Amino acid sequence: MITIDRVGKSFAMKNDRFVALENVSLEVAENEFVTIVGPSGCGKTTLMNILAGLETPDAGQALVRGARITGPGPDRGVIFQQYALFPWLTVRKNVEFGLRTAGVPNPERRERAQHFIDLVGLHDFADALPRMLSGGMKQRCAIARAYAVNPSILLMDEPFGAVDALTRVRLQEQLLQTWSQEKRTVVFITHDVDEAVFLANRVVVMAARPGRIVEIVDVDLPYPRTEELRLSPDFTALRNRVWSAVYHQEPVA
Ligand SMILES: Nc1ncnc2c1ncn2[C@@H]1O[C@H](COP(=O)(O)OP(=O)(O)OP(=O)(O)O)[C@@H](O)[C@H]1O
Repeated sequence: MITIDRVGKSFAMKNDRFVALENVSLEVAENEFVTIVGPSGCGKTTLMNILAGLETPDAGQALVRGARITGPGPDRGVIFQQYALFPWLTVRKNVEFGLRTAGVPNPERRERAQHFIDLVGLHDFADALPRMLSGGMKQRCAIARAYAVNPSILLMDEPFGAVDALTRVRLQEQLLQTWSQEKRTVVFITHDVDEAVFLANRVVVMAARPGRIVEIVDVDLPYPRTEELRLSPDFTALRNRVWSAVYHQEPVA
């Protein structure tokens, strides 16, 4: 589905070049949920921007279903940490926005928006403005909006980074519930090791300088992922493995 093939990306610095990504290769299968975790500056966002078509790699290539990514496209929905909702539009209008741009006629637009508003549990707030919503609700609205245009891929960059710990756990559960009902291929970036393991089929661990993949951990735990599972020894073992891959990286001189 997604192929990242020996991708490299560097940025010009004063007298030098900074290697943000070096020789990164990864295959993501259809409807797979992959999380990417790693320390600050390891190139997670750069990789996401390449998949979103906002940056071009200067080595290798990134492909979706065999076609090289050359720019943003309706096959990929992007959800960032900042809520990126239009503050003057209601939840419903925000969710309908992409459908309107795509020329979806009104009755269908309304129906599709309502479906995803219900799916993320915002039915009672469909006509509220973003300022009336909590951070978690705003992010659920952003997820509904990304889903509404029916992309086959969701690219999520630290989407729950700005909410409190308890809301974050609820959002994780809710996202998995949405994903189990409407399967998509998901690439999800996070700093949070627990979050990475809880959500994923596979956790990709990256390291910095140069930005690269150091380990890929299969999360062989059943869905639905529950609170009980989060407290289980199997979960703890995987979490510890990912934690040491992230935090015990050899420092680079
Ligand atoms: N447009 C740019 N110009 C110059 N350097 C850049 C640019 N974009 C990213 N970088 C550098 O590339 C490195 C990787 O950045 P990136 O944002 O991809 O890392 P990250 O893993 O997402 O970090 P964080 O977790 O802190 O968001 C950083 O050191 C950053 O300073």
